[in-house]
Amino acid sequence: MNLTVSMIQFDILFGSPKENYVKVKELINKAMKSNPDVIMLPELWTTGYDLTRLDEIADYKGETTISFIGSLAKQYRVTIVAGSIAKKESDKEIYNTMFVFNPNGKVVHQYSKVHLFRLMNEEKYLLAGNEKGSFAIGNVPSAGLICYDIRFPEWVRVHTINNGAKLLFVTAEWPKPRIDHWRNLLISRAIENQCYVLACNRVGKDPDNEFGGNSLVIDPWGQVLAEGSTEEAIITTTIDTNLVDEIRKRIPIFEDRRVDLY
Ligand SMILES: O=C(O)CCC(=O)C(=O)O
Repeated sequence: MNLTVSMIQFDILFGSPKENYVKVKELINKAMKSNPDVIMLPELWTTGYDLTRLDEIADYKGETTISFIGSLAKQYRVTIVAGSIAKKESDKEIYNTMFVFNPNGKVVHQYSKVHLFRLMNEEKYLLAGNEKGSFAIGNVPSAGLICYDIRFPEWVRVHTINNGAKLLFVTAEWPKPRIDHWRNLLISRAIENQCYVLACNRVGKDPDNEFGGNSLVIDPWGQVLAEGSTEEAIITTTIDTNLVDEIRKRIPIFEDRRVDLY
């Protein structure tokens, strides 16, 4: 099955959900000119890392995002992997949550980042999720991961071994100084899991960090099919999901695992 995916890597306005909604609407309109099947956004795209103000600016139960992105998905009949947003469940209960919308505009999946990133103080302002990132695009098993999650290969493996994920959607605000880690970790996750990795990272700066962009589409053989720069861009690529089965047949790593040893 061929799937055309557009990743929107943009500069998130710090702590300004209203302005970010306006910007994302324009960018989705622009992305639709390439007629993608799936659109993808970066991590915490409504607020950025304005963590100290999250109690005020996080989206209560994700309601605004659900109605806003849901109506765009329905209007354009497109799947939207809506990166992640700060979702407020109740006072002081805020999660970093990915929402996936089908082309009818319905939420088909929610996943809250399970590994909070202490280097950016996430654990002081956010709660960690406890659920898996598995969902399907049509009938293609997929999984969502959020930024720091990619440093945990055993977590990624849960989705490929137990749930058969063929596509890994990674949303991020990955800082520029460690962009080599981003690239190498993502290529490794693709090779060791023999799956596509579709990874969308923001660009620009906030008061504490500069972000590296470098959004990537990597095939199950580890080849980079498309790559962003440090500038705002819409990166559009068509992938063939059948390649996952071919590669998994060619080198049957899942069958060859020594489950008696580990
Ligand atoms: O692991 C890293 O180096 C970056 C992670 C990160 O920025 C995040 O999870 O927000």
